[in-house]
Amino acid sequence: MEQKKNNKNNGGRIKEESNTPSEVFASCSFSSLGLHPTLCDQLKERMGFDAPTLVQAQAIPVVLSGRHVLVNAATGTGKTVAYLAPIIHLLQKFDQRVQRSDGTLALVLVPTRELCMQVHEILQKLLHRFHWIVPGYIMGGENRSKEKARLRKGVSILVATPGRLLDHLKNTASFVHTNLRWIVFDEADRILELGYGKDIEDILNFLGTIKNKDADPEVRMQNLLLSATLNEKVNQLANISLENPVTIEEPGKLNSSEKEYRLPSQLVQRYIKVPCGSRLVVLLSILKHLFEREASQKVVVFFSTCDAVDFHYSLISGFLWSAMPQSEKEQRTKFLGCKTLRLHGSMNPEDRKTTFQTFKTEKSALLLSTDVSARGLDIPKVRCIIQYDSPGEATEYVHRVGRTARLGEKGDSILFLQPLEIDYLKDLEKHGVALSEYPVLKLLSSFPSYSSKNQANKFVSIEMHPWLVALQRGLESFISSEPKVNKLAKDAFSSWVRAYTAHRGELKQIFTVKKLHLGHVAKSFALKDQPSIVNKSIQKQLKRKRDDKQKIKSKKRFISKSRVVSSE
Ligand SMILES: Nc1ncnc2c1ncn2[C@@H]1O[C@H](COP(=O)(O)OP(=O)(O)OP(=O)(O)O)[C@@H](O)[C@H]1O
Repeated sequence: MEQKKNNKNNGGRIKEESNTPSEVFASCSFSSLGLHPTLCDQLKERMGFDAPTLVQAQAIPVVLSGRHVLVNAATGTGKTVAYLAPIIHLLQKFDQRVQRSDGTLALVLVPTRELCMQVHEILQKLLHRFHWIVPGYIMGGENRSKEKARLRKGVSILVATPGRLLDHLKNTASFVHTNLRWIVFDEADRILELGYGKDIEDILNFLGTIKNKDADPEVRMQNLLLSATLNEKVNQLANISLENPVTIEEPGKLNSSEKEYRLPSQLVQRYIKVPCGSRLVVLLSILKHLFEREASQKVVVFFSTCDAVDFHYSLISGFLWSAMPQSEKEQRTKFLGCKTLRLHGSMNPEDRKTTFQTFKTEKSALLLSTDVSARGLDIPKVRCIIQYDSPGEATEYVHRVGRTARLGEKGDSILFLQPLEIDYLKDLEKHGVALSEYPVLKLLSSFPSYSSKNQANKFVSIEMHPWLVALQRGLESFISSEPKVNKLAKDAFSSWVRAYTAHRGELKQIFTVKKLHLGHVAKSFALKDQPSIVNKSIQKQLKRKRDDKQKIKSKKRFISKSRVVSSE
């Protein structure tokens, strides 16, 4: 019922609970698309892919034809294989077998380290029986000299993050790229959003002309650009890097208002309206509910800053709780029993790698992350995405929720909004993304010791719910007794407020630091008192808020005084 309701809200279209295979997979085979039989065997035997996805069925023949391609399709629709498989096919077909001394023939540019490793892993599997085509990767944070050695030996298909690639283009003389034939921009919009625009320009300049219409078709460059979202910057990149491209979009799923934003149709999207001071306790309650309802599942929670990830990670790892508050003898246990992991850009590269691999292989786990996980990461069986801190741009929303409901599987997403941020829903609606409300009070009544009829009838708001009040008290006393976590809470508070001021454009009208009650923000970090704010610009904004209030007060005083005077 809930599902149907949500679907109705979803842009006015009624959708099925999950995609049927025919909405995800094409009715043809990989071999009918023209791929080499050995590659088709690899896809089936090593990867378990029986049939191509709709996007693969459209893209593979076009890539095989040598045309430049722009793919705009929803998250989790199999875009990676859509470009890797045909490139491998074309490489194995070279008259003269590819050799290491040929250097790099295909280059795949990706925005993050995690995506780099993920694409490389798929590449390794696909190349298993084409041992003469060598896969490799280079990315920020890795050992440069080891990378240099690998490039010197020769890497046929190279997966790279832009900054590190540019570094090697400038400094590694033995890096052969004169035979380059393919450049793939995977998650192109994210590459640009992360500020790699200039690097990309430099890379394209280093690698020579891209639009070489007159070149011999046998040696012509073929570039591919893939993204689940399109925007002005991506279009610009497409203009400079693609020549007369074929555009591939998922067929027949979305109306024109959703043209830019493509979401899996079976995804259940909800928002939860929570007053600022109750955010933390509601988050923990939802997590507890999710993992108790279904012990084996994976959930990702997105935060706006690294500090927030660290704080919530320490809190969840250390917080003990007794289910029966009345009984003092009751043994306290971990509030959340699930395995908890964290991932953000300030962690060292090795830890990031381990976390990513662990979360991939675990059957049940909770990942606390910044947007470093939002793009392109393919983690099997993620059931729910919680956006605890708002994503900002609608594009980011789309990518975050895209970590679930992949390839026709079920998935839920929950977006946290404070009452004063509720207009954000209108911003999402402009892009054809519509959410229904999460029944928070129903959820709270599922905590038995706090939902006796008498108690439940007494409270009127979320803030006063006995379960949440008790939980908040427990968290605050935990924080005040743990100096390390207390420090993390204070740091997280400050960086959260800083991040809140960083919203851009129209979103600044919705996420306004001036409207925040900082005491309530502190409460959402389980702090009893509000830490002082160091950042000058925030202080200025808050001072302005105080001044405005002061002005209003004195105006009122003046008016009431003059009324008294006039009535006298
Ligand atoms: N033909 C297929 N049959 C079965 N599974 C497939 C097929 N193609 C891809 N997959 C699987 O589907 C999942 C999503 O693929 P992939 O990561 O390439 O999607 P994507 O469109 O690039 O997503 P994103 O936009 O989030 O990067 C992966 O787990 C992949 O192994």
